[in-house]
Amino acid sequence: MGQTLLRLCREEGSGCQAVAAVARTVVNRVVDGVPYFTASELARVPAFDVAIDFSLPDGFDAVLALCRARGAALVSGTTGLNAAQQAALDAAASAIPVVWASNFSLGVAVLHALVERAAAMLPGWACDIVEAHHVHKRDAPSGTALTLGAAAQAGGADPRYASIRAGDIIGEHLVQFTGTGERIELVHRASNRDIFARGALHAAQRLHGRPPGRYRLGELL
Ligand SMILES: NC(=O)C1=CN([C@@H]2O[C@H](COP(=O)(O)OP(=O)(O)OC[C@H]3O[C@@H](n4cnc5c(N)ncnc54)[C@H](OP(=O)(O)O)[C@@H]3O)[C@@H](O)[C@H]2O)C=CC1
Ligand SMILES: O=C(O)C1=N[C@H](C(=O)O)C[C@H](O)C1
Repeated sequence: MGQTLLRLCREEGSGCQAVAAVARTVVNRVVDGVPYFTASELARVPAFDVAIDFSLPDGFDAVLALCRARGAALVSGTTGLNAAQQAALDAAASAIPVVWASNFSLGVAVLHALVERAAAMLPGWACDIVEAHHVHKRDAPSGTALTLGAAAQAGGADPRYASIRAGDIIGEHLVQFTGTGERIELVHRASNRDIFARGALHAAQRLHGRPPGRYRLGELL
């Protein structure tokens, strides 16, 4: 995701300028004019308006602390965060603008609304969420499956989860409602990671300059 974000930032008319990149391991200090830093070097990161975080739960805390220290906004798409990390996001929102979303695609934002509505209209039906991702994905169920599950719960359903890790699948989420003699399937398939990065860049532009607070992606799209 980091490489995708940097490529999209370089596109003419992106409206964003990457001033630094952060990774666990830094081989080349500067790539395409962007300086790279490790988590232990964050104090040297130049001034920035918004940090966009797609890392792993063990990389998240340092980025959040950096944003608080600099008074900068944070857009995070890192999944698998624990309850303490979500609480830290809430606490940071008193000082800086933040948005966290399990999925930055427009289609999944719409799917959340459809799932809640379907769940509310289908009391007593079984709800199953099946997600499929590439073999490198560490967390399961995916962050998106869990937030779709929360939407189903908000509609009164009691979702069950199944995860598939295979090949280079970008990300697929099926929400299935099963009654007696009939079944509804709501499905989103991502075929390109650019959708997530474009959504995050868009959210960053909309978040910049806002007062401190925890924003929902729907408020920024
Ligand atoms: N919300 C959304 O729309 C989406 C969310 N995601 C989520 O984004 C996250 C990243 O996904 P993906 O890009 O596929 O994962 P990758 O493993 O390919 O990339 C993770 C990046 O984070 C860096 N990183 C990891 N740990 C640390 C650390 N402790 N300190 C500093 N840097 C660190 C890695 O550095 P290095 O390269 O040196 O290891 C790497 O650059 C996952 O949580 C995934 O679920 C993914 C796609 C869409
Ligand atoms: O790790 C991924 O790749 C993805 N992670 C997010 C998630 O956990 O839901 C979003 C997307 O499905 C891709």
